[in-house]
Amino acid sequence: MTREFPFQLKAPDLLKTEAFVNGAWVPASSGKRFDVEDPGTGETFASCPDFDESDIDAVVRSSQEAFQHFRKENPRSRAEKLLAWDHLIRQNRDDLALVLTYEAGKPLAEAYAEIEYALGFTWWFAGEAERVRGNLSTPAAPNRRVLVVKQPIGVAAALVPWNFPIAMILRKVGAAFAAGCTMIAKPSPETPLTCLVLANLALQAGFAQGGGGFVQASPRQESVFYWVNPNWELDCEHCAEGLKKVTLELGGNCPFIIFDDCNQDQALEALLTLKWRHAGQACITANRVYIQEGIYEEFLTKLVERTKTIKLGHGADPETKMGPLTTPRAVIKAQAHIKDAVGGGARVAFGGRTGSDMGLSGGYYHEPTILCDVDQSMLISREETFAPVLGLLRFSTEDQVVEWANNTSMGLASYCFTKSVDRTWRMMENLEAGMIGMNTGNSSAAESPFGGMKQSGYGKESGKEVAVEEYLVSKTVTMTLEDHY
Ligand SMILES: O=CCCC(=O)O
Repeated sequence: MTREFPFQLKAPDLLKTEAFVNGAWVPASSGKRFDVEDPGTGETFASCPDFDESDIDAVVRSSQEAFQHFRKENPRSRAEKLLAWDHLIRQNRDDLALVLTYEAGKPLAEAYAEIEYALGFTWWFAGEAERVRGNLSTPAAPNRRVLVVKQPIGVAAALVPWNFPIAMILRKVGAAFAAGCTMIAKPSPETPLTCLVLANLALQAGFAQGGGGFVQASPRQESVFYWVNPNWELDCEHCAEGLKKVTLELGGNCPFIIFDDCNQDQALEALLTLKWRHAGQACITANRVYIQEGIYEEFLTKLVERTKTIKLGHGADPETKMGPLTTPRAVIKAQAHIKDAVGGGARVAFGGRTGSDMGLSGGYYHEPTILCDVDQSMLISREETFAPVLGLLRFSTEDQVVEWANNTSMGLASYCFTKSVDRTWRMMENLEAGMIGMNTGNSSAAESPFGGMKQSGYGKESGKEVAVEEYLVSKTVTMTLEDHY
């Protein structure tokens, strides 16, 4: 269906609204489509093909065919294509940012920041493509040499979240392409459009058949992607059954710990940037802020003063500092966490209102909200809020705060602010999290491993050590030589 977008692209042909299979733009075989909403107005502005099980075989088959060529491609050629893709994304970043703002709701400045972050992955993995290495050793048995050869694992599949739809696709696809795998990427139904722009640019960058498939499905159909095709089993249980390699990047409930010997301005700036980024919709955002009792009131006052200046509005309005939440269910969850905390004795130090309470018509807005006198029993301390709501807790000792910070099934990121070197080391070793920010908020970067422990996932994305390794298999080759040693 042709529809007028509420925005004007510099390159109107960039955004196709069909799925991308075998290098072509195709509808769902059922002809069904699902709607894409602008979270800033709640209005539908596009639609996408609603793939179901009858569409999947063709995607898997063509990605397997493409893989047979791609696995033999020279690493330098893969690196050049990743760089060409990087270049095209840079060239088209204004359009990409606009599409991102309309589908995810984030302010334009944040959309540009996400693209910049995401380009780190194309750049980084272009370099990594040529650095895939096996090894050679001399074993105890005489006259032998052992080679470990690394090869791409096959067609990979990525289920991509809606909060950073560009960065999260490039973090996965970049590593897969560097390894020589093709990939089927399925974006979240809330944000299917930026993925299609990336697919279009991948084709232009020279990836044959686009390097895999980029397919869409509504929430109703999404689950079929987890189990329908024996070659493409995705959830953890099915991956275990089929012995498929899997990497999971899941939720967080991240503690942000502020000791009284910290630089308060540094802690404040880091918290503001981390917490209000995409209205709190980041897995590594701070959910619970532990402030040592001596500086609690002073820090709270500063935090409220700065938060008051945040202007809420549509992401495309250049004045906007915080956009809407991407989904209406996020507003409901934010309100539930506030209600639970207030019911348990917490106080709203700032905010608390939804967009409709504030007279904003349409969209899924929520005021940035600071709750003080929160305790460990409240929902906001126990669950990921994924909204612009922050819980502040008072602590007295290091032992107490470490126990509270770790008292969760999650272990994605933890943050700690102190100027004591000894404490820095203790906190680094005692906090249970896959990523630790020391006097730093968001530390995500293409060159650093990203991933959690406990129920926040397993495996790592990005960085040097393991990211490409997740897409490789090892072969051990033992050779007997004559008249050797
Ligand atoms: O929400 C998860 C990803 C956020 C990030 O990569 O910084």
